[in-house]
Amino acid sequence: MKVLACDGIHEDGLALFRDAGWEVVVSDPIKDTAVLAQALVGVDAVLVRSATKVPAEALAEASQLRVIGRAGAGVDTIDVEAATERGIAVMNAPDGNTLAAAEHAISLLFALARHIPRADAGMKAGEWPKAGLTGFELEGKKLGVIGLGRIGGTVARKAQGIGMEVAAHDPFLPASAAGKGSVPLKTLDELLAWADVVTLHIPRTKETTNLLSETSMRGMKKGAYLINAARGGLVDEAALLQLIEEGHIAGAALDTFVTEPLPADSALRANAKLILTPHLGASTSEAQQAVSTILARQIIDFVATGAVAGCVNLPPLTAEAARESGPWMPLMSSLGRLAARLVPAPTRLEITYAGRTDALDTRPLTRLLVAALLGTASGRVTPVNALQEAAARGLTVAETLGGDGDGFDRLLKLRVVGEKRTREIEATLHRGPRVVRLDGVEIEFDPQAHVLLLRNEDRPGMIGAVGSQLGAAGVNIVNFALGAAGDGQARAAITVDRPVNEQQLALLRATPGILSLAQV
Ligand SMILES: NC(=O)C1=CN([C@@H]2O[C@H](COP(=O)(O)OP(=O)(O)OC[C@H]3O[C@@H](n4cnc5c(N)ncnc54)[C@H](O)[C@@H]3O)[C@@H](O)[C@H]2O)C=CC1
Ligand SMILES: O=C(O)CCC(=O)C(=O)O
Repeated sequence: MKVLACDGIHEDGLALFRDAGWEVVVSDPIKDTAVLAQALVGVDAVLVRSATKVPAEALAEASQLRVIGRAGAGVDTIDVEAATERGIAVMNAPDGNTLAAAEHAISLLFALARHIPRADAGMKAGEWPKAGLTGFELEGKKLGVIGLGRIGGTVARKAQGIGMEVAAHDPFLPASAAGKGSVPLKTLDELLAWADVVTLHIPRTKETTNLLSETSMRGMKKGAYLINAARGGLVDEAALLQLIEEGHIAGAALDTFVTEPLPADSALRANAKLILTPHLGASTSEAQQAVSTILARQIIDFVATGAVAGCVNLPPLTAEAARESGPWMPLMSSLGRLAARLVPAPTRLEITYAGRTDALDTRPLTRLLVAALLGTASGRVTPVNALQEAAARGLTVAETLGGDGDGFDRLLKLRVVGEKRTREIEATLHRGPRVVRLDGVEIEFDPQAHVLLLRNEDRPGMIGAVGSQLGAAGVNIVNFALGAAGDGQARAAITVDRPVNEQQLALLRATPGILSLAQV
């Protein structure tokens, strides 16, 4: 396994990769997409902060890439949709830098209130710049928090600690959280008209881009301040400058910008009422150590065990649930391949998880099955893009939970419908992974092994005929399972110790009494 670590990822996370046997390649930020595309060839995971952007074009040749890891919170610099289409997991570590980002916002709050940067710059320039730098006290002032998530919630708590009155706007808070606690919620317009200082803590998405447009900022209280330590592009920078020049907004502190690094000639740099920091929100040693180790653990576990944490394009799977589902995973993949062999162009897949289903998270299992079923035909299909691919290829996937396990603790039943035929497979993990029934006929085999599936006339001598053909070809029979279909025909699943070549298969097919034969 090979991980490419761009953008100065903290060494502690890289050490975890090395300890787990990964090769670690460290790189400066890669800003040229074509160079990044080349660097991603032969790489299993890539780690980035905000400097290395990962657009769709960078993924074009990355056939081995399984995970894009964002050592931080915001994934707006990664084309998540393109990654999902290509079956690549995108992970982040938002809990690691919450405190750092919140403390930076609070630092900017104090810096704005007391003109710290201007005072410092004047002092360094040999002045005594006391006049004109009278500030205001924060206690009793109103702080409007846009986005009451991890960082916004922490900022709210800290601001209350210094005596500020805090309210928030967050239309997506879970019902369980909304209205609870001591931070009242307001509409955006209400919050902007109410607050002395507005601070942003939301991700940048299509919906939030330019949330603070000229119109909405005109709705802010005259003389109010603005802090954006969340993302460039949430605030219309030109409109902000204009409103500061008009005196409608008294000042602002920006840590994040539409273009990063901020161009040397940006008009923002020339405005004395703006405090600017170079995207420093997460730049504490504690936060960098935390995001790199959290991310490393997530990626190593994901690749090694299938456990999913901190993934923005796969449902989470706890270690406990992974333990429960884990033993099923290899079976799901081989059943998917078996189903693809039996029904080459399926239009409908019905999956029944029968028997005991408590503590079984079926989502990763279904995704694995569908990925193997579709991936056999073409393209790169992984659990990440399996359901999208199914929809795109016209395969309906229906899942049922519960029902009779037919004496098994857990029994998986598959019905694979194609245009010409429908096949049914039942499998279990009981006494090892195995198929226990094929098209209603009791027949046992391990779908992870090399198996010849046979339909033959139900008459004496068939086992001997097939056995001697295989023996003559030097193929060893590991197991020979037979089941009578009750229609004058029999089914056999012959487990062999190696794949049987085409010539040998043709000879077998030509054996009198053999009606069909497939190697899976
Ligand atoms: N300056 C820096 O170095 C850092 C910046 N960030 C930025 O901060 C953002 C927030 O991070 P977290 O708090 O960890 O995320 P989070 O997901 O915990 O919280 C985001 C909150 O914003 C809310 N939200 C989404 N759209 C909204 C809208 N239109 N109006 C109001 N609320 C909305 C969500 O409901 C959620 O509660 C990140 O997405 C990232 O862009 C994060 C870390 C460091
Ligand atoms: O890695 C960084 O310095 C920026 C962190 C950030 O913006 C984020 O986590 O969203």
